[in-house]
Amino acid sequence: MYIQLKDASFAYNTEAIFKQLNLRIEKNHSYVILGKSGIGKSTLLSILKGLRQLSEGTIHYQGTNQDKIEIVFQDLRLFPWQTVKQALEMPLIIEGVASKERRSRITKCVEQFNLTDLATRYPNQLSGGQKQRVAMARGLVTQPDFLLLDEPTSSLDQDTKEHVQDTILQAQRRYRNGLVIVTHDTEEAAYLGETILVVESETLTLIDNPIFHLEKRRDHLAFYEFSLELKQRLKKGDRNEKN
Ligand SMILES: Nc1ncnc2c1ncn2[C@@H]1O[C@H](COP(=O)(O)OP(=O)(O)OP(=O)(O)O)[C@@H](O)[C@H]1O
Repeated sequence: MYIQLKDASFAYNTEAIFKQLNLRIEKNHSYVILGKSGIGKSTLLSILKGLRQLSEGTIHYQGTNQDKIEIVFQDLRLFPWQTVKQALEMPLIIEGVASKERRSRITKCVEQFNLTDLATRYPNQLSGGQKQRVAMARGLVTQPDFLLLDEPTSSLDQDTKEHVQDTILQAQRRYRNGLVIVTHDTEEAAYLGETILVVESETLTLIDNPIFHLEKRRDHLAFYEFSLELKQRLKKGDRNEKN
């Protein structure tokens, strides 16, 4: 099961964002799209979900389709009038899931995302990290094949950020969905991505993460060395562009 881009190009009017991309996103694997601000990371995420049309090339969904791909936008899009439980129930109602099955999936999902005590709260009664967990739980409650997350931790402090990152990986292991995360944070990329897609002007380079399978990798020097390597790579890209 995969999403495949072949010779894919995309432009906003005359501004080329990607040219001739070839990329396959597999299920049960995590990818991070890493790059500096404004380079086209969110655009690539919306292309994968099929929200933006390519100017050239093709996108192919093998064994899946657009409805089985969930995207969590940076602004989360939680409705102020919905409690946590109602937010999780809405996509299930839209999908036509029967009420008994809805209750069982919501109960499991709130437990997994540690939201049980918050189930009757509204968004304005939640912290930033809690809102992020609700948005991810709402994304996963329909059991999609692929979950796409746009900058899931950018507004969080370090401790909350690490907690949300751990929740993301635990959920991915449990649901075995394909995961694509956009970030400009190299430590987040090193922590969350089995494969890192570095976006530079109009191109993409794939890097296999050598430390992804290291247990408790935040305690290892190799993790910080790899993050630094990614950071230097982004800086080098900057210099090349300016020359
Ligand atoms: N709807 C649009 N119409 C025209 N240009 C757009 C549109 N959306 C984004 N852009 C431009 O396309 C480029 C890529 O935007 P995109 O949001 O994909 O970047 P990004 O890497 O996700 O940035 P950030 O990290 O700041 O969110 C930017 O120059 C942006 O101004």
